[in-house]
Amino acid sequence: MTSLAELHDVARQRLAPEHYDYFAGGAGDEVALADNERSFRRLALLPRILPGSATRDLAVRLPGAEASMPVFVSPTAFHRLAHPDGELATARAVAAAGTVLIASMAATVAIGDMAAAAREVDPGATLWFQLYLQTDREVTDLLVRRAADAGCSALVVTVDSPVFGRHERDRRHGFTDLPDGLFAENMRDLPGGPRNIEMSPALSWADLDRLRESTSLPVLLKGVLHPEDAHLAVEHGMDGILVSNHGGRQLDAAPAPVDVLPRIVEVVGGRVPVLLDGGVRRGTDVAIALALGATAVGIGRPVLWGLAAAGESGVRQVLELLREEFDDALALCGGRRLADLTRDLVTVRGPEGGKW
Ligand SMILES: Cc1cc2nc3c(=O)[nH]c(=O)nc-3n(C[C@H](O)[C@H](O)[C@H](O)COP(=O)(O)O)c2cc1C
Ligand SMILES: CCCCCCC(=O)C(=O)O
Repeated sequence: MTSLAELHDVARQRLAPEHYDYFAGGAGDEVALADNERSFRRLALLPRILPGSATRDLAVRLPGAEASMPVFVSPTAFHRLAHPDGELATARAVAAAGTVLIASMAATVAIGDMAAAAREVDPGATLWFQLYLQTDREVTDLLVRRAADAGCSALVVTVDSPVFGRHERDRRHGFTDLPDGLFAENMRDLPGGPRNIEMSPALSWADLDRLRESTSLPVLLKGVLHPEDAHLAVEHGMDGILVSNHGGRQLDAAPAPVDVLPRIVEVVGGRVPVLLDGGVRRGTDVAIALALGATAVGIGRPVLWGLAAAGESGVRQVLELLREEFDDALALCGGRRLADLTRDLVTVRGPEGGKW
């Protein structure tokens, strides 16, 4: 495979149509979904020349993690729909790549088993746990304890889902539940049971404050798009912000994360790391996001395509392709280290070559 797009094609052929559409789809007319990739294509990199170094350093420090490159795996649900090994394969592949896996609360493998699989590959493997805060605080506390017991080094609270997005592809297929035998394993034995992950508009900053006080783990907020919310996140003691529109699966009128990134970076002012996901498909996308101030970027669907195409080896290919492409992009921009990717390198495509 020479690109993530090729792995996507293979996955499309392998997956049952209703499962492919669950992974690929977005909300409503899928405007946000399409814009996530298109927005990267609207931007260009203005390269510098003669870097004076034969090698490059891609490593990055993140909350509770040292990653080998500024690309991590964003949380996606139900990996056993893509491959029988599910999240076990993903965890092994991400550990081999030396980067961070954000395990979904809606995983089809329990967090403890994912962590064990990752640590067989690399005893120092880093997992973060993604959490939808539950209105039953006991359930949230139990989930946090399970994540901590599994050795997760940060919590990522998803805040863009007060209600579940309107996924019209799923409605057309009548895809409303997991097939028999598959469960959201992190919810097993919890009140409400494995099929019951709650999304609630009743949650507020006070619930986040309570979580903040209840754990010593770093807490990051996922799904921030408004600069004022980024400001509030820092004020409420968050350890990082993940700029995301949930891969275009929640508010279809939401902007592409890369379009709002510069303003959020400005408001945060370096106090905590700003991460981004949505539409990252090439090493040049990684370089653009970093030049606009992101500390690292996440990928969602490409990992599912790698998993469906070739299990653990497919996910490894996805991560290694992005590593190679990003390393090339950094070299071609005249950079030696991540800090060489500065905002002046990003222009808007077109004859005017406008600066951001
Ligand atoms: C099939 C699928 C399932 C997802 N499940 C979750 C989830 O359980 N929790 C979460 O916070 N985000 C979830 N997301 C959103 C991703 O974490 C991420 O924001 C998005 O996929 C990034 O966009 P990309 O797919 O273009 O890389 C999911 C996305 C997809 C495509
Ligand atoms: C009720 C199950 C919720 C699973 C959440 C998965 C998700 O976030 C998605 O975008 O799909």
